[in-house]
Amino acid sequence: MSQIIQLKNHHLDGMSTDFLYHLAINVADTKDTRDIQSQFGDVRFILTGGTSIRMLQLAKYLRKLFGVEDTSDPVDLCKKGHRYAMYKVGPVICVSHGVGSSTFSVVLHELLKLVHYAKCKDPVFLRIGTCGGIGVPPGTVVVTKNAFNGLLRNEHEIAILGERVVRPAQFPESVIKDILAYGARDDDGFQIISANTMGTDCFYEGQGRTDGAICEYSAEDKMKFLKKCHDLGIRNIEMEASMFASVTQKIGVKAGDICVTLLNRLDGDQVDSEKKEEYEHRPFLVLGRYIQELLKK
Ligand SMILES: O=P(O)(O)O[C@H]1O[C@H](CO)[C@@H](O)[C@H]1O
Ligand SMILES: O=c1cc[nH]c(=O)[nH]1
Repeated sequence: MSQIIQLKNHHLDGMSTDFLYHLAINVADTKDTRDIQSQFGDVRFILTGGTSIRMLQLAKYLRKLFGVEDTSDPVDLCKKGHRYAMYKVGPVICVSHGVGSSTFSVVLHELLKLVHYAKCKDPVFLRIGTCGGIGVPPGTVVVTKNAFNGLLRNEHEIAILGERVVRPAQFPESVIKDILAYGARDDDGFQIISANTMGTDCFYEGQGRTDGAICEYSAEDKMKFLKKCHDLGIRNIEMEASMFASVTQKIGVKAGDICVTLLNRLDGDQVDSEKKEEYEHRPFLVLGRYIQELLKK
């Protein structure tokens, strides 16, 4: 049976209107959301990623894949909010989330409320990102199993009302299995693996880089840290996985994190942007196939 997501906030029951501020979407009547349903009720996949240009390219890619004959540029539905970009292609929305958990969590709360008000059936939230690899060749696509935070714990930690709140951070196995089964192809010319991911709050010191503005550890300390990550089954480092896994797990909505490695961190810290565009396109192929397969069901 199809499920509409249930939010975990009883205070919302007492609100007659709800302005999704950063998305610039107004829910004028929370008890009668027919207008929101007519705009977003068909959404099955919420695709997110750091940059607005990647999300625009993804929307254009999906248009082609779905055979949509529209040559105009996709419209940014959140333009008025001046924060995030959102493009809709049939049952898919592509939404940018910025760098790191703090900007992503803001838009994630609002997207969860949006699909709730729109009564979307069985929505799947996916992040299509870039990352640093650990011991895998650049250009590898990693589908996250367990999400670790920067303290090397498989959990997400957040300060709420001045207290430290810790929540689990795992992605559903069924989503990982389907992404690998439908999305991977032997002849793509790149590797796709499922592994643990570390989501840090800092790109530089948090990821053990020695090329930030501050660094108080040695190159040996850094390598020791990366090897420790590797021993925990962590094969990639990005900045959202633990928050994303924990929020979606708490709500009980399906989610997955699919990232392409831009470099192997065992070989260095600097990101060489030469192949970035080619690499960024790889998760599009994987996701496109996964979505097409699920839409057949
Ligand atoms: O490419 P995106 O999706 O932004 O993801 C990665 O890139 C950013 C850092 O450069 C972080 O947000 C990290 O998670
Ligand atoms: O090393 C990297 C590359 C991309 N994004 C990250 O967070 N880290």
